[in-house]
Amino acid sequence: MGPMDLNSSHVSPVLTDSVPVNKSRLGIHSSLLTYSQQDSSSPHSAAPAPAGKLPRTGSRKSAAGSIDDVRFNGWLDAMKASSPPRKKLLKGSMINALLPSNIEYDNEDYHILTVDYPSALECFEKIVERAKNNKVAVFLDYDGTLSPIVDDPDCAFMSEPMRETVRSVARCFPTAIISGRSRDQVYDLVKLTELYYAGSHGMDIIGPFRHNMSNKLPNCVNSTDHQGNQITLFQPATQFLPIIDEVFRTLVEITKDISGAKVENHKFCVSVHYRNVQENNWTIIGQRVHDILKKFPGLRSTHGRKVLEVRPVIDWNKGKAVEFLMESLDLNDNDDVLPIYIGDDKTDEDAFKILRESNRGCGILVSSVKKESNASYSLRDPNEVMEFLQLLVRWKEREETNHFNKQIKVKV
Ligand SMILES: O=P(O)(O)OC[C@H]1O[C@H](O[C@H]2O[C@H](CO)[C@@H](O)[C@H](O)[C@H]2O)[C@H](O)[C@@H](O)[C@@H]1O
Repeated sequence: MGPMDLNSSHVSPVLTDSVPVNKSRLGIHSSLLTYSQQDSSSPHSAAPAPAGKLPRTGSRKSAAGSIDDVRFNGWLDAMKASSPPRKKLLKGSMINALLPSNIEYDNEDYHILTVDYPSALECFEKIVERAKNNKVAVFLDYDGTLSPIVDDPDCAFMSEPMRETVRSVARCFPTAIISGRSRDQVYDLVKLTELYYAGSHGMDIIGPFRHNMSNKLPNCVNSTDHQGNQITLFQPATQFLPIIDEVFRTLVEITKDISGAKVENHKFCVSVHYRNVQENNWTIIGQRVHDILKKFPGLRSTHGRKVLEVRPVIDWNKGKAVEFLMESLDLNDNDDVLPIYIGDDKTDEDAFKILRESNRGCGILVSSVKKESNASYSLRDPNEVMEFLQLLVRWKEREETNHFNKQIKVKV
């Protein structure tokens, strides 16, 4: 895999937003649409209610007469369940060197998780046994996987040892990071040219050049990056850019009176953070996002770790991004290759599911507490992710040395 310079300020600017407009609705190939697109051209902004009160737009009954309140339709429960409770993160006695400010884990909770999702460290040999001819492809989530979860999303830095580990992994195996952040932002945090990046939950991918990809998928263009490497750019939601911009501005406006709320524009999706919002205001933030989305029928919301993610309603997710990258890496028809996906979030479940359903590959959930997952194994935290990745590198080196020694013996 040739090194690539993926920061779009270095990649030809033509690449970023130049995907040809397809004639289907919203320019999205109809095979990617999962819903009946309504007119989303004139969204109105909802007047924010003062913090502490529900906005008027958040009526409890919708026109259809169903309860339309985040407290009753499951949003609030999902918002509450979206990250381990803070007190749990703070108890125990083991200080994890990689994590900031003495964040510690409860061993008993992790032990319960390993009943269903055994430790990938303990099962390492079993996992790599499935990689014939030592072929592996590595897919990594960023937040909570390569960097610890911190209060300020702008400070979710990766440690230097982790960066060096990911660099070594990318030198041994095709490696990609698939993040909910924008591609540029995750590149700026990772700063490695040896791997591939998919931002906006896989809706913005730069993969290796493969000449027939644009025939297989619309919204896929072949080009060259700043360093002259041929690449494939895939952005299946380009036509949503104006709506995403509009919803971003609206969300900033309607959350500005909620202390601690933070809205991030990730180009093809928007994150509304409530980690630093007082819990008694979560209903308000959830209700406002919920109400706004009624005015943007082309968008939907998913829950991440103390974050609501607003994104286009297209049939594309991190799982599809894994399939796309496997295809562009020319690994899809190669049963020898073991794809390994490591992630901590609900959005990573789409990738775990793809691997589970295809009966191929290995999903590893990063969690210190019990969760339902489509993954097969678990790692407790980014520290263990680093340990696992280092084992992979050492295994590859060992296997190559063995192979080399065998060849020498045969020649002698
Ligand atoms: O797919 P990912 O790479 O895991 O990105 C998912 C979201 O990650 C970031 O938010 C999360 O991490 C923050 C920093 O640790 C934390 O403060 C926040 O509560 C988490 O939800 C990122 O800021 C989001 O935009 C991503 O969607």
